[in-house]
Amino acid sequence: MGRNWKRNQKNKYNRGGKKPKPADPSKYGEHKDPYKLISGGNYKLEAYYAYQDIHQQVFDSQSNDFLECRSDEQKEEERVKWLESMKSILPASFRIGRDVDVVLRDRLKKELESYVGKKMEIEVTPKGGERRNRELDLKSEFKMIAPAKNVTFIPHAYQLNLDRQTIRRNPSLNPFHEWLKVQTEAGFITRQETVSMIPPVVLNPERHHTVLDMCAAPGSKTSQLLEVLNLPANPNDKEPTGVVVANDSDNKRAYMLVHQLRRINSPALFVTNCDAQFFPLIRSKEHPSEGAFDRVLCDVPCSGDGTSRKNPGVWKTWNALNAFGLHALQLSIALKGASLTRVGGYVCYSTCSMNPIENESVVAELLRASEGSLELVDKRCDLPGLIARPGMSTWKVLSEDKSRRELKDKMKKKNSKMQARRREWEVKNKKENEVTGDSEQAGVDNEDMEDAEKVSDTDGESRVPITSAYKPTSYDSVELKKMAKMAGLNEYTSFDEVPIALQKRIRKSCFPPTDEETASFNLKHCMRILPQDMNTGGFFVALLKKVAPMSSRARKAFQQLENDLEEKTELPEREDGPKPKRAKVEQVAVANENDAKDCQEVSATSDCNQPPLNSENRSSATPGNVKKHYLSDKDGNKHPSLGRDDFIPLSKEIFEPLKEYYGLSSDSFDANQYMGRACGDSKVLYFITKTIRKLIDDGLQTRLTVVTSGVKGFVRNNKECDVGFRVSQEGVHFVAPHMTKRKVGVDLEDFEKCLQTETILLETFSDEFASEVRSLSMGSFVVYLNGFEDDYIKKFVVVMWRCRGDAVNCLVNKAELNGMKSKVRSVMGKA
Ligand SMILES: C[S@@+](CC[C@H](N)C(=O)[O-])C[C@H]1O[C@@H](n2cnc3c(N)ncnc32)[C@H](O)[C@@H]1O
Repeated sequence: MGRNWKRNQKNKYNRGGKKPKPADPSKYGEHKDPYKLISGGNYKLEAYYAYQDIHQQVFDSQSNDFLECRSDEQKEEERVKWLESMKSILPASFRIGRDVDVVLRDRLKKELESYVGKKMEIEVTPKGGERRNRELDLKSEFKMIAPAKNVTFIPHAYQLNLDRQTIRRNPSLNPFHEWLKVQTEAGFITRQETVSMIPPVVLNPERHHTVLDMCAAPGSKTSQLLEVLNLPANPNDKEPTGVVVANDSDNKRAYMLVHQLRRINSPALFVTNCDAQFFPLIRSKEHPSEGAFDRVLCDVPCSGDGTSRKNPGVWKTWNALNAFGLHALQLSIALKGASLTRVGGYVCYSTCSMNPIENESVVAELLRASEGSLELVDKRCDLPGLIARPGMSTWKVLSEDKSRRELKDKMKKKNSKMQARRREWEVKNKKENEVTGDSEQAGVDNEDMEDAEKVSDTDGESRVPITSAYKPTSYDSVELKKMAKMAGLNEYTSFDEVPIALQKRIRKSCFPPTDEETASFNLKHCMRILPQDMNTGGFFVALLKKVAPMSSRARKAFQQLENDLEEKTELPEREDGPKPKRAKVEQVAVANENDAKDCQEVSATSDCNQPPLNSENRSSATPGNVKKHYLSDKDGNKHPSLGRDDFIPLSKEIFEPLKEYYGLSSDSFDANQYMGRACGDSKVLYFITKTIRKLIDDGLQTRLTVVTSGVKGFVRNNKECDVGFRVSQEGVHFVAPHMTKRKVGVDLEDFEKCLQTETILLETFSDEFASEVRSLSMGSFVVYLNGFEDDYIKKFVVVMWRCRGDAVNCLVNKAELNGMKSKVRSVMGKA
């Protein structure tokens, strides 16, 4: 009762029951101003990176290469550039989908050009609200904004010179913001950080490939991969052939991913929910000891210190110990990713951290354990215009004076207020983000809390003033070490120096390679992107090719490491972002696949930190020896729909009436590509690619939780009709080519008339179309634009409903209708 009373009082005040105290401008000291999170810097972080020598190189635009700095002044200049960039707000970026029709894409590019293609002047009001600005006497300023830039190394990507919040709030940018929203909703545009677009481009999947995205949520990289796989390999192809398995251990984020990817409408999507390090081995036919995936992406959880430009909490919470906990988790995910890759395939490892403990040391250990089966690949020449520093071949292992517990307590205390503000902000922005589809680091982004006075632009006109105290007196390593020590950072030069009590955390693999290893590893092929180089976030990417099957010694080394890490992995701390966590697991025994309907919980052994199934017994599970784990979220809530229902084949009784009603061709229609969910009555018949069907038949579902797969082909009718299911708009492009009944081809005029949310009278259409529809019984039917019947990329097919009276309804949602109208205008050359 007490809690409710308090809540009511709080709500009362929120509703205006009590007038809030006016803000005291004198209290807006440097550290008290909630909008000045990034003005102060972080001595420890800066000392750490200066001692890691990240300011030693300078980009030389003439040779297009990085050169060693010649003097301390040059190093200091580099450091200041880095710091200024780290503290300025990140410019927004987006890309037009690879699977968007060429004509439409050109039109979108022209429209973009008209909005932000020229230098423009905008009025910028300081962030933080009118009241605060009045009290602090902060005035609006006029700013010159440079034109949007084409990102040369990412197909159809653009980097703006405006941050997201300015785009959202500045009245003069309203038309552009609206345009961005509509195109995003229609699925033509994805708003994503520039550097985050690199890993899928580097992986370069082909259309028929089997791809695994191990840590996929919220799905911006998955969408890039799917877009490539969505394209037909041959002009006559009626559907994609490959698969993207998108996995994430956090079920809420896995759902977010499903939501984000729905707009791509791809039957090649397979979403799973398990700890990536326990992902079951899917064996290749040629080399049964190796994995079968053509491409694997390990975009692992990390400290995110490269994201300070949109997540300024990093400045407050950063500590050197976090990286060690993350290193173990990252390494175990990377090891699993490498095992799952086929010989000749590629695995990409990426983080949004600049820390070598999370980056090069993980890659070095992978190379060490693989004994020549993996090789680093340099992709720079395939990415024109990319400015990426070489990977480090040596680094320092720096730990903290304070214990992890002490750091954690301090951090918690410092951040409780920030967390409260953040939650408030998240609730407020959730809806908007959903609409804009701005998925990158969703839930982590913190723009509203960023510095109130600055807006980013590439000309660097408005950087946050640097007020942090760290400034090396010289770049001599003794001096840098001394300053790092002053920040509480201790260096261990070898593993033997690490106290036994800390050896669980600071692993041997954290240390740099020997000279001999350095010569063979080629760590320079890794790509380090620092924020100042291209006005982006900080990022790390490494591409490895599996050049040969692993030797039995290497396999043993991998297994040993996996077991070792499983025991030792500590969950990392991250106060300002989603905490990577182990999934809670419940074991459910299922007699066999056919009995899945009667699935019955047998035990509920849920221990958050100790998954009961280890990598060994998970991967050895077979359809006859089914062990299934269900996940619940961190609060212990079970999600009844999440993964409880396996995908199962559909009975003849379901398909026979559909075949008859829609005239599904027995020559081309493959009922095996449709599946329902096991328990209860199937409300949806999902359409999947043949490759996914094979994964299911091979028993993958018995080894992990499947969140969803493919697209909805048919959905249960809730209106009166002769047949139980109507065609779903989500998958109509894959169903329509096989329909011989209830399908009408129309000209452009009639097609455009169909694109309405209201009921449409048949008399408004051409006589030909109206009479064809009048001959149909009540129920769903399909309308396609003549000439585009089989084109699943342009998607000029809509699901309609023949009503009881002389009318029809279009069963397409408003966002999709808008997209379709825009496409019609472009592709048909209409203004
Ligand atoms: C850097 S984010 C991935 C971003 C994503 N690739 C994208 O581009 O949208 C890391 C993700 O890893 C997930 N994660 C954390 N621990 C994991 C684990 N053990 N296995 C799989 N996913 C994990 C987190 O839930 C988070 O969604």
